[in-house]
Amino acid sequence: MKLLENKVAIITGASSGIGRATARLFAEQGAAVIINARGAAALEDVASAIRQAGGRVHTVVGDVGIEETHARLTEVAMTIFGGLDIAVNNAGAVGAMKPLAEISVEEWDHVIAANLTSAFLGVRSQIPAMLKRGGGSVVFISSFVGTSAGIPGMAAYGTSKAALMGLVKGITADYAVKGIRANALLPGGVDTPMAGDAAQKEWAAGLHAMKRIAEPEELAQAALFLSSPMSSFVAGSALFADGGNAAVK
Ligand SMILES: NC(=O)c1ccc[n+]([C@@H]2O[C@H](COP(=O)([O-])OP(=O)(O)OC[C@H]3O[C@@H](n4cnc5c(N)ncnc54)[C@H](OP(=O)(O)O)[C@@H]3O)[C@@H](O)[C@H]2O)c1
Repeated sequence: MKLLENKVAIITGASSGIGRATARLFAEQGAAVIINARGAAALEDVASAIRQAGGRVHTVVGDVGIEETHARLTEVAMTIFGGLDIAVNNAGAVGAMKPLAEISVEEWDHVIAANLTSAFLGVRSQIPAMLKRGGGSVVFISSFVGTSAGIPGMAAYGTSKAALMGLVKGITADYAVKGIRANALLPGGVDTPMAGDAAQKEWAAGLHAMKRIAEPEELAQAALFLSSPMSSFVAGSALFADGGNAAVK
């Protein structure tokens, strides 16, 4: 049985890493996927691979920090695929790695816009569409950095990722009764370009009890759980997929 048969899913930041793995897995599991990133070429490569595997996919190129990108994503869901059931708000940015007092206002605003305001703009567009179908599932890709004891140089990033839990709780309070489930997925280090060079990946691996970082596909599986009927009573939650992160627990 395919877990997402007849479902329609938006996945932002889907030309690389966790978003790409999620788009592929969701399409394999029967969903029509609307995928997004700023760069068109890499996004089209992902779409081609999904089509070749028999999946249904549409691309929307645009920055998730801009409201219009989300309007276009939702419009494609509604007009081409007939509605919206799932949104994985995944796109994000680490920003400049600096001690807090050295972060400029512009650098702060950039990280908050990329990770937090983008998620707010996403759900503002996604929730009304989901309500027309009688509910849906929203997943935010947060980070273990949002709840850990603090990682040097990552104050803005950690703050933005921690704040996503506020969105999860707020959406749950407002819309769970109407069938919308909102949850956050908190990855530990994941083997993607965002995780940095080999030395940075080794450092991240050392933070986790498993002493390794994840493959993007392992996060896609967790996102699938949160997006599918398998998690029908899971709402307002944080799911850690962090290999047992010693800095958190
Ligand atoms: N990798 C890790 O260790 C790790 C750990 C914890 C949490 N996370 C979180 O997981 C999420 C995905 O990260 P990843 O590691 O998979 O990163 P990645 O491999 O670098 O991929 C990032 C994706 O997001 C897109 N993107 C970036 N900024 C965007 C924007 N403003 N608008 C639209 N698309 C944008 C990128 O394409 P374009 O550049 O073409 O737009 C790309 O498709 C992020 O929210 C990140 O904070 C990652």
